[in-house]
Amino acid sequence: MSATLALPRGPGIRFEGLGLTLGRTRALESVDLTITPGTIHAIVGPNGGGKSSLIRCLLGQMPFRGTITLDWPGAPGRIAYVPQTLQFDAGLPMTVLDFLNALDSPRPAFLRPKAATRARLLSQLERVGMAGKADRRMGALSGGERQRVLMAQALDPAPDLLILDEPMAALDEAGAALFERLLTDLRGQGVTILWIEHDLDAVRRIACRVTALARKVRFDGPPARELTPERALDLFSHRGLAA
Ligand SMILES: Nc1ncnc2c1ncn2[C@@H]1O[C@H](COP(=O)(O)OP(=O)(O)OP(=O)(O)O)[C@@H](O)[C@H]1O
Repeated sequence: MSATLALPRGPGIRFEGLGLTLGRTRALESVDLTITPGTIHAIVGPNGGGKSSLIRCLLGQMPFRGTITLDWPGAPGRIAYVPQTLQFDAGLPMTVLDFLNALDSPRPAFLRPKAATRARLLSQLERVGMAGKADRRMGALSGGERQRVLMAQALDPAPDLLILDEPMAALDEAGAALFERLLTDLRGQGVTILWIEHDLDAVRRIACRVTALARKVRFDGPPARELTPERALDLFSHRGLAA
């Protein structure tokens, strides 16, 4: 991890008394959580533990109880989001470049990007190991390739707050290592990163703090202290969800 860190340009985030009921499921209950500006904060927990729900609340997509406060160091900056999955029909006539261009540009989708834009989008793809794949159809990409494209759209314009929902789930080893480097570099630039992850070794390697969520906060602190093998076993045994 980089020794010299820029001043945080991302916000701090406070979740206070967060509650969410979806149908008959209590997805979140009395969640109090603080994210420190300019840090990588990992959220771990069992399937159905409420991790994606927490992010949807933060993104304003769920009618939650409680409060969520973003403390920006100045004017609010750019929030980027990498979703868990995004499906594309195999026959959709949209290439990787079309996709990035449509997200990036105020110009109507499917118009060819200007040369300068195209060069920028190609360098975005290179950053995520997708050089040479700009003209592939989105629907023909592998899961890991699609994940890389979703990361590419989050990196440009440079985010101040980056929210990631299991970005590495479909990645091969080289891809996961690349994403870890990207996240570490962004943290070095003062970006706040909220990162849902199932790979506890990856969390131990690069997260500043980890919160275990199973409807409620089960533990919260530095990974080296909190992520003991016993605690991890307990968390994923689903006993947590029953409590
Ligand atoms: N729209 C919905 N309607 C009803 N229940 C829902 C809805 N969305 C999610 N849930 C339920 O809320 C709970 C929390 O789901 P959530 O997706 O937040 O979990 P998660 O921790 O992200 O799980 P995973 O690790 O599998 O991605 C689950 O029991 C899920 O079935």
